[in-house]
Amino acid sequence: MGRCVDRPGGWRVPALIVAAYAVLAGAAGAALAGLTGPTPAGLMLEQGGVAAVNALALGLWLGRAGRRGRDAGAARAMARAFDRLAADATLAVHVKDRDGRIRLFNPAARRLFGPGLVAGADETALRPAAEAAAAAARDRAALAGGLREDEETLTTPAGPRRLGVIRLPLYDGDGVAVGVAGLARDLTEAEAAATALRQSESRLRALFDNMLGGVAFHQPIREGGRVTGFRYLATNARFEAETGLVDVVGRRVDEVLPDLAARDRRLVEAAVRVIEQGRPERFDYFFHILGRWYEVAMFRTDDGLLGVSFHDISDRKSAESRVEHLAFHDLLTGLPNRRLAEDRMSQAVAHADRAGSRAALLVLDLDGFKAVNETLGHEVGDTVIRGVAARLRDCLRETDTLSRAGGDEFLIVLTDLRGGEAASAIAAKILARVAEPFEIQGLGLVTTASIGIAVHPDDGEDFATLLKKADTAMYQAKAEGRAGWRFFDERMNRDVAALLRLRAGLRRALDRGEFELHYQPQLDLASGRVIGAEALLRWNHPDLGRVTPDRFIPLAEETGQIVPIGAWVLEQACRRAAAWQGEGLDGVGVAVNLSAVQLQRDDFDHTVAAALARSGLAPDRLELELTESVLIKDAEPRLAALSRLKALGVRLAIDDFGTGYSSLSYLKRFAVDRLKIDRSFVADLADAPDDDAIVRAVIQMAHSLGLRAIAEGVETTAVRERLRALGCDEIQGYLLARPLPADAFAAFVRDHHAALDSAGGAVPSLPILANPA
Ligand SMILES: Nc1nc2c(ncn2[C@@H]2O[C@@H]3COP(=O)(O)O[C@H]4[C@@H](O)[C@H](n5cnc6c(=O)[nH]c(N)nc65)O[C@@H]4COP(=O)(O)O[C@H]3[C@H]2O)c(=O)[nH]1
Repeated sequence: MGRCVDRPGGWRVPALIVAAYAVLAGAAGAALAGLTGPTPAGLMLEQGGVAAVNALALGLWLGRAGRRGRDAGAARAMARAFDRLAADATLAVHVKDRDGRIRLFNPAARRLFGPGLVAGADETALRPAAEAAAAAARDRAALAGGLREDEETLTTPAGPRRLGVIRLPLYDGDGVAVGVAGLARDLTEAEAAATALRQSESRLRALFDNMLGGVAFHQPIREGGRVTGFRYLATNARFEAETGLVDVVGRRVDEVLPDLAARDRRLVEAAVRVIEQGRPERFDYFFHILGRWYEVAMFRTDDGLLGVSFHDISDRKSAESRVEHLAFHDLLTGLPNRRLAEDRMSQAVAHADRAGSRAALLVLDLDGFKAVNETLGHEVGDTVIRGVAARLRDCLRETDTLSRAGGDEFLIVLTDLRGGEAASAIAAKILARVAEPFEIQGLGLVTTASIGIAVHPDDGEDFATLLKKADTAMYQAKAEGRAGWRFFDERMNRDVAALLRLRAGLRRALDRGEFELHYQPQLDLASGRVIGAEALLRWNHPDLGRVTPDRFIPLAEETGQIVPIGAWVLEQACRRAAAWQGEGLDGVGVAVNLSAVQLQRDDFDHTVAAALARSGLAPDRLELELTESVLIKDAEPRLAALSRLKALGVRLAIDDFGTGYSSLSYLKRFAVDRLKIDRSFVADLADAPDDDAIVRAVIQMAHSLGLRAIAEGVETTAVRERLRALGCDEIQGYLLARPLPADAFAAFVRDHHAALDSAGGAVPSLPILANPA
C-alpha cells in the first residue's frame, strides 16, 4: 500500500485519499480532520468532491487490504480502483463510527437517505425502527466480521426502495475496527426493470405460443459467405396446425421440404433477401407444396435469425375470388355480367379498329317473360333463363361474349365481323334457337325474344352509346310485334323516345285521372235491341292528347301496370252498368277486356267479386273478354282461374276469335258464353268469299257448342245483312255507333230503343254514327 497518513483519533486513510481531499475539497480537508476529532463535525462534500468521497470509501476498504498486504501491488490496485470509483457519482457512501453514528456521507447518500442523514445521527433517523435495528445489526456484523454485502429495504416517505449495500469495516492503525463505511446502490429501478423484462419476456413467450398464426425462427446456413439454406430453430404451437409439419426444430428446411426450391422458389428467394438486406417483407403467397394460401411476414432479428410469421388465408382467398367472380358474373347463369360485357365490348372495339373490322352489341330481351314468372313461378322462370343462356352460348363463337344484364335481358358482344349483316345472321340464328319449345315441369313452353343491334363503328365508339342504341332497336323490335331483330336507326330512336315518354306517363295516369271508359253498343240482330256494351279504355294524355289503347295496353302489360289499370276499368264498368239498370237500360250488360297478365294474378277473382259487390251489378251482366292466346298458353293454370271466375256467375267471351288456334275442347272446358268474330274477317265480309266461309264456320261452331256469336267491326249494312243471313246473333261496329262516353252511350240506347218501340219492333235502318272514338 502507498503511504498512509495517521490521523488523530487513530483513523488511518491512504495518503492518496487525503491528497484527493486536499485538492478537491480544500476546506473540506480541514473538516476531514474533524472526522477524527472528539466531537466529529461530519463532512459532506459538495459537487466536485463526490468522486473523492466514493474514492475514500473504497480507499478505506482497500486500506484494509493495504494493511494486510502493504505492498506495491495493492497500491496499484487501489489506484485503479480509485480511478474507477472517481467516475461513479451514483454510489451513496456514508461512514459510521463504532457506535453507528454517521460521520461522513456524500450527496448521493443524502439523496438516498433523505434529510435525516446528518452527522451524528444514527440509523433510526433514516428509517423505521425495525429496519434501523436490522441495518445496525448488519453494521455490527461488518465491524466484527469484515466486508459484507446485503440487499435490504429502505422505507422512505415516497415508498420502499431496494438497496444493495456493501459494508466495509474501517480499522485504526492497530487493526481495530473503528467504524463502517457503507456503499449503497439503489436497486429499485434496476429491479423493477428486471422484473418488467422478465414479465415482458413471459408475455412475449405466451404470445408466441398462443398466436393465431404460425411463427418460426430459422438459423441461416452459410456457405462461402452466402446464405444457402435455413434450419428451424424454434416454432410456436400454431406452426404445426398451419403447416401440418411436425418435429421440425433442429432440421434443415430443405430436408423437411425437399421440393421447396423447385416449387416455391419465390419464397426461398424472399427469405435469402430478407437475411441479406435486413428489410422485412410481407406478402400473400400460394404455398405450392402445401397447396394453400398464406399471408407471410418475414423479418431479420437483431441476432441475424430469419423470423417468419404466417397464417392460412386460403378461405379468405377463395371468398375473395368468389366475390371477384360475383362482381363480374351473374349468379343465376354464371355468365359475365354487364360490367364484364362493357369491358369485353371495349376490347372488341379496339380490336375492330386495329383489324379494320366491325363489332356489334346485341341486346336480347325475352318476350312476355314477366308472364312466365308470374304464372309459373320464379323457379320455372329461372330454369327458362338458364336454358336460354345455354342456347345462346351454343349460337356464339368462343371470341364472342354472352352476358346476362339482369332479368330477362342478355347482352351479346360480337367481335371481328366483316359487315353489320353478319350480326343479323347471328340474330336470326339466335331467335330460331330460343323459340324452340322448352320442356319444363311437363309443360311445353315457348318463349321468343326481341333483339336490338348496334354496330361499331357505324353507331358509336363506346359501350354506353352502343348500348343505348341497341336498347332502342330492341324496343323497336318489341313494338313491331316481338320475336324479331332490328338494327338501330335514328328514326327508331325517336319512336323509342316517344315510347319511353308514354311509359313514364302511364305510371302516373291512373293517379291523375287521365283514363276514361267509352262504351260501344252491342246489338241483338233478332230483336234490334242493344243488349250490351263493350267498355273500351281511353287515355287522355296531357301533352299527346288521346292515346289509343293499342299503343298503351301492351306497354301497361309489359310493366305490370295493367293490373291496377284493369282493376279500375272493372270497377268503373260495373258501376256504370249497375247505374244503367235504373236508368231505363235494363238488361244492358257490359263486356270488359281482360289481359293475360291480369288473369295470372291469383287474386283476380277477388278483384272481380269486389267490383261486383261494390257496384251491386248482377254477375251475369258482366262479361269478361279474353283473347284466344290467353287460353292456349299455359292452359291448365288458366283453367283454374277461369273456373273461379265462372263460379262467380260472370260470363266469358273469346275476343278476336279466328285469329288464334283455340281448341274446341278448351272452349267447352272454359265454359265460354260467346265467341266474338274478329273484325278482320268481318270488315270485307260482303266481298271476300274466304272470309264468308270462315265467319260461317265460326257461327256454326258457336251454335253447335251452344254459344252465341257476335261480329265486331260491322261498318256497313251489307255486312250486317250478310251476318244476319249467316245466322250471327249479335253485332258491334261503327255502323251502329263508335265507342261513346258513358252519358252519350246511355242517351244513344234510350233513343235507339225509343225509335225501335215507335217503329213497332221493326229494325230501324241504322245510321253510321260519327262519334269521336
Ligand atoms: N275499324 C273498326 N274498328 C272498330 C269498329 N268498331 C269497334 N272498333 C274498334 O275495335 C276495337 C275493339 O276492341 P278489341 O278488339 O277488344 O280491342 C281492344 C282491346 O283489345 C284493347 N283494349 C281496349 N280497352 C281495354 C281495356 O280496358 N283492357 C284491356 N285489357 N284491353 C283493352 O284495345 C283494343 C283496341 O281498342 P280500341 O282502339 O278502342 O278499338 C276497339 C274499337 O274502337 C269498326 O266498325 N271498325
